[in-house]
Amino acid sequence: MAQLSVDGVDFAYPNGHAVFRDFSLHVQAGEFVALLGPSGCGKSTLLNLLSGFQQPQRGSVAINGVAVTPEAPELGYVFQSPQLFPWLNALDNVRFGLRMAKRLGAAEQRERARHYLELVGLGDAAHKLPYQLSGGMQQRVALARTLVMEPTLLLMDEPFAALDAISRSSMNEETLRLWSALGQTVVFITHDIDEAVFLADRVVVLGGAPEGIRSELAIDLPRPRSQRATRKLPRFHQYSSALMDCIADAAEA
Ligand SMILES: Nc1ncnc2c1ncn2[C@@H]1O[C@H](COP(=O)(O)OP(=O)(O)OP(=O)(O)O)[C@@H](O)[C@H]1O
Repeated sequence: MAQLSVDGVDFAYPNGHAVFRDFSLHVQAGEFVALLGPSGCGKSTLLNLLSGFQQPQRGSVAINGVAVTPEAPELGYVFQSPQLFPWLNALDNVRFGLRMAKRLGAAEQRERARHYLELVGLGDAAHKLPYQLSGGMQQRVALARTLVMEPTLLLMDEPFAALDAISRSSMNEETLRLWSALGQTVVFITHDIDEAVFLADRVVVLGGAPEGIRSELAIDLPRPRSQRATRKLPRFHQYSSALMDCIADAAEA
């Protein structure tokens, strides 16, 4: 299990543009946190800090008390674009990271890759090439490729933003199903307020840089959640509209 601590971080780009000043964020082990905020508030910069790709000028970022580096075995990334290798079938795409890390023997790598492909519902597509898969299926392969490395902290940067509404909605349910089965800590960036409310235990709203956290909202909706049942709850709409107001204020400020 991974606990994430960001303490007193200052970060500015080399041109002097300050994105964070004295920024702190703590994510409990197993917690699902969604990050929302107006364009340019620093969501991607924060993800780069959380993954150790960028270093703060002051303060610290740590997983379970250890300073983060991009190679930290706890970390797994899922991006908007699946970025699969077009010449590898689904199974070999999922297996790729295990091969590169020289983890396990070939037969065990295949077995584990198959297990995660099945977990994302693509057991029957193991031998298909990426071009034979829909956008949603490609994103499932990308998810399996990340999960196969068994990360305990998942950083997800608008992973379903490019999908159509129906695929996106089913990927959201899929994400929660996998999260409750595997128990990772998740930081999920999105522009979609309803998606944030549906998924998260807590939604963190960032204000315009370098304001940092403008507001936080604990999402007290029952789990397991389903699109059909959860979105009908009056509290779901109360959370969404509170967040909508908060983001509109942040964008105006
Ligand atoms: N390499 C860079 N040098 C200088 N400024 C940068 C650099 N990268 C990003 N910025 C600026 O830092 C701020 C935060 O950028 P970031 O991409 O983290 O925002 P974001 O919230 O992810 O935006 P969006 O929602 O549009 O993707 C923005 O004002 C951006 O213009």
